[in-house]
Amino acid sequence: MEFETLELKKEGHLAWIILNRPERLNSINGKLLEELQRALTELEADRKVKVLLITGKGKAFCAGADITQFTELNPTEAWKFAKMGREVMTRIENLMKPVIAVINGYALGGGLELALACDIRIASEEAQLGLPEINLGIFPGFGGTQRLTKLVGKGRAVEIMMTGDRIGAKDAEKMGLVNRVVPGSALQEEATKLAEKIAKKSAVALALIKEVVNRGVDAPLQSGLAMESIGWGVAFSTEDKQEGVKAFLEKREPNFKDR
Ligand SMILES: CC(C)(COP(=O)(O)OP(=O)(O)OC[C@H]1O[C@@H](n2cnc3c(N)ncnc32)[C@H](O)[C@@H]1OP(=O)(O)O)[C@@H](O)C(=O)NCCC(=O)NCCSC(=O)CCO
Repeated sequence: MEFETLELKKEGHLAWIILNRPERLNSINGKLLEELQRALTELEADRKVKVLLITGKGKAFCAGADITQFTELNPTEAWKFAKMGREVMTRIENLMKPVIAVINGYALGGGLELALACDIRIASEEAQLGLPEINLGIFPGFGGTQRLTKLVGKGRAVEIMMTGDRIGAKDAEKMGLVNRVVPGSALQEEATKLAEKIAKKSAVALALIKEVVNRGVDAPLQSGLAMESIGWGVAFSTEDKQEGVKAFLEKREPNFKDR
């Protein structure tokens, strides 16, 4: 499948989406959103792909929405663009496979919102994160107001949104905004190692973790706990559960078949 604004690479059980507009710091225009949708449709259907990694080409992960488009958008078109952005981020969040944001540089505005829609964030020491939309007289429109608040708490989130300040990777790690920080030269290798470790697990159990955690975050505790019990029952219906338990009892590594 041909793409203009991103690259889609598959390596064994891993797939990489590499945002590919380095001259514009991988900023997000309508074409990129449309191509992300197409790439996600392909990856969803590919049973061999167990973990998706998203990164950017050049010095940025993604510098947010393409600001050069903003002069042309009337309010209705702006609403439509934000809706398209929201739908892509939500689709990544709901993808039935783990998604890792590999933050190689700037992750600003819609770029940070993209990273927030991923399950795990790993950043290079040089990465800078933030929601600078306030400096444009607007505010985050691809889910940042909600997802950042849930991840780091209201006090920290509103400060980030209201100042528009950029946060270094180490500070982002301290507040739980990224899972871990590694030297830039080791980023790809570390992200691959993490993805390969996860790819060895049962795809069904991984999808169940995503579903129960994501639905539970929005639900009252007792409802989340009930979803967990039901999902646990579903996990017991799989061949992978038979294999996992058998492998433990036979003191060997499990060989999951993702069913
Ligand atoms: C990311 C910054 C801090 C990088 O600064 P610097 O390293 O100095 O690089 P620049 O010369 O500024 O950038 C190179 C080139 O890319 C263009 N560009 C950068 N960001 C964008 C963008 N978001 N949209 C369009 N184009 C962008 C920049 O204009 C340069 O192009 P030239 O033709 O060479 O001039 C810095 O670039 C920065 O602050 N960017 C804006 C970040 C931002 O405000 N993001 C929020 C966007 S709104 C949004 O995301 C809505 C969704 O919630």
